Amino acid sequence: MDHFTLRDGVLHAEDVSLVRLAEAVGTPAYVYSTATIRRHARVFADAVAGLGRGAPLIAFAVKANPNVAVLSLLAGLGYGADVVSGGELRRARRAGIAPEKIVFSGVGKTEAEMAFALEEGIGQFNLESEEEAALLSQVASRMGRTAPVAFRVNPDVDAGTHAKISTGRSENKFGIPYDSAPAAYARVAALPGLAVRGVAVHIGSQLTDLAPLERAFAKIGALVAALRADGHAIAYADLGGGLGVPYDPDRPAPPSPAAYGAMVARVTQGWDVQLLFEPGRLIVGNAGILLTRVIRVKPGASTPFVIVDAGMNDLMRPALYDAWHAMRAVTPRGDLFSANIVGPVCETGDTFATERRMDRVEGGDLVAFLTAGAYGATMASTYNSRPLTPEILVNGPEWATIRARQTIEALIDADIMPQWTHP
Ligand SMILES: Cc1ncc(COP(=O)(O)O)c(C=O)c1O
Ligand SMILES: N[C@@H](CCCC[NH3+])C(=O)O
Repeated sequence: MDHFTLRDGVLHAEDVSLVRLAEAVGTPAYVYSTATIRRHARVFADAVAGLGRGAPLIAFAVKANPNVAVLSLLAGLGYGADVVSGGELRRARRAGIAPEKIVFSGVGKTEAEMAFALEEGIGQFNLESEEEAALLSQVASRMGRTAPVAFRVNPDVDAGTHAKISTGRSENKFGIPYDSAPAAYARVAALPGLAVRGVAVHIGSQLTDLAPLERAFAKIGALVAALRADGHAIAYADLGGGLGVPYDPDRPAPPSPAAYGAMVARVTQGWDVQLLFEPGRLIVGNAGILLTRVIRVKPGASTPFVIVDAGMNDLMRPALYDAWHAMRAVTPRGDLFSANIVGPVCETGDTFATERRMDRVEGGDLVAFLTAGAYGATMASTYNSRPLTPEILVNGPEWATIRARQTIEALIDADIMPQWTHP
């Protein structure tokens, strides 16, 4: 969080005072640091530079932060995109990401999404079932196109992360079973309109240990060799994303990108493929905060409630995964207290932290939830008729609104009173 620092007693995003920003744009608001995004993108690129055949393709996992301004920033640094819907593909293209740098993942690609991605000429479809391969073959043949494909293989490795974001166990919906991969490749290679070019794997998110990744990659290495022996031209291996970021300063930090790069170098030695990576959280997680204001502090049975103007609809991670987000007062008063930090939404799950030792705050104070740049704004909803939160990008002394505050009028106007059609 080195671009979010206390200066003269006020938390700043780069050179911009968060007090001034809150006055200008109101709260709650997501605030991102350009410098942090750039730095993380470079650190990851440096960590994997030189690995594999040719330069690796780093396809940012758009789901982590799909704001077009953020994607444009990454496009300028040479990043591609990992998309999981036609909507994300449109965002990546709008941000100027070249189609050949786009990978399409996800278990539920529809026929329309496949046709759109083929029209755009994306670099790779990561197929997650033979059923999907059959449909893509039909769509591509009909359009007179050839779809470059890889199978996402499920290595049945426990990523050791939260069950709701683990993707590489056999019971998870993702990928094709490892043991049946050679037979699946053989069948798919015979289908028209598909060009088999690689393998893909992604075992989960917020991984704090490299060992499961290394086990998964080793299995993929063995599969690459087996597929080549079967005559497939495997030229690409997509190693997914998943490297965790530090949320809680009191917990051991996840492995560094450099340690991850060294592990990948070791395990992929001799594969002779171009490598693809799909980092999301690592690039943007610590580049964003959620700026919110304390509405009031309410006494509790034993612990006071700090009620802030951001709710679970703005930042879902604590309610969904019991995720831990550090919280800081924007203008710390210098002492601490213990509190439950909650939002205004009418659910007990609208709780950001319980029994949290935190900066003492009072009604009207500004606070920031840290590490909110990934899976924050993008997972927001309008539950309780709370308009979507604006997003602000800071760049040195400057800032820009990159998503305007939604008005309640716009939210209501999106509803349509029925105009019944008669049979
Ligand atoms: C296919 C795929 N690639 C990449 C990612 C990005 O993961 P992370 O943000 O943990 O790097 C995800 C999310 O878990 C994913 O499902
Ligand atoms: N949304 C999750 C991560 C899921 C990653 C997508 N496969 C989170 O906030 O941690």
